[in-house]
Amino acid sequence: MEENNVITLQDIVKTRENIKIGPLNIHIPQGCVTAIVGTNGSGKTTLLSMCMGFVHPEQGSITIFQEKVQPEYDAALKARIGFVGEHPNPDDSDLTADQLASFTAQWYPKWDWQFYQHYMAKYEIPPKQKLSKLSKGMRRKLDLIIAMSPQPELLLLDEPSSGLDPLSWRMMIEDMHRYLQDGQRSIVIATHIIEEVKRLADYILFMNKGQVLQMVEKDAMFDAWKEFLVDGDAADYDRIPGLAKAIQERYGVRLIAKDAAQLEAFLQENDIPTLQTKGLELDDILAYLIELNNEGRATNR
Ligand SMILES: Nc1ncnc2c1ncn2[C@@H]1O[C@H](COP(=O)(O)OP(=O)(O)OP(=O)(O)O)[C@@H](O)[C@H]1O
Repeated sequence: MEENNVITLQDIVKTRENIKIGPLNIHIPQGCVTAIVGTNGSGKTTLLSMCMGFVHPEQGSITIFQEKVQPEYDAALKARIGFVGEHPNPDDSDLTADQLASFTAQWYPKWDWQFYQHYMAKYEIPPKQKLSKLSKGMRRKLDLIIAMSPQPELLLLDEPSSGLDPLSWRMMIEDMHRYLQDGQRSIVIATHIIEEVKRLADYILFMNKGQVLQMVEKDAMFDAWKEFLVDGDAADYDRIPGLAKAIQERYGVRLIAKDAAQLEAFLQENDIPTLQTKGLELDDILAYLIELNNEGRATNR
């Protein structure tokens, strides 16, 4: 339903030099974490930049909190959104962390200094050091703290953990969960890190070459995509229900299911014993989705 979506993209098209992104029709639910997962150049950053109004689509509309994103700067809308871009803004490098925070705070009526100071201490970021002197990981952490300090209702994060050490990364995941405890807050996160998707995401938006492959609920997706090892020839299984791909191996056939329940029911009905069953990893699922898409075979989820 429209009112339960924090972001809606309708027929969005953006033409880049080497790729047409869209038409994108996407509904991002409120109160959830949506991970955007896709190959390099699939349009993740462009999508987030269009939501922020930094990049203007040629066609279509974007609605955030039921308000249309306009080409003109909208301070009231921006005050409700925290953003971490793919790269830090180089114009800030002469500022200290505290100066950047003071500057940013002007735009956000709900800026919380206690929150800022608490997290600066927790992540051990020197507040008086020039940003150019911060390590890549420290700068990333600072950008996250600055994005969260205004207590925004929506966080748009473009690969926020790039450069973070494993310990800081764990803390970041915990802090994101804390941020979400409010219940109405939403996060949209572009990421290449499988573990991040597993630990954080409720929904996954798969993208490839400027197109949406699928938007899916994470748990349902991991339930649906499974691998079954059976005896016989791959050709015998080519058209069975729920199948994404049958792969011939020396020791049998690996059936990659995009709808495991359907495929399993078929195997049972036909008395085909399963030698082994296992779940699929996110990167495998993305690869099979791309393959199905290239073959023009629609997925049923
Ligand atoms: N400023 C720009 N001008 C022209 N083309 C651009 C610009 N930024 C991105 N593109 C192109 O738009 C397409 C999508 O790029 P985008 O950065 O949105 O992808 P991405 O999914 O975020 O990639 P990555 O995973 O590598 O960060 C690519 O083909 C890219 O070359």
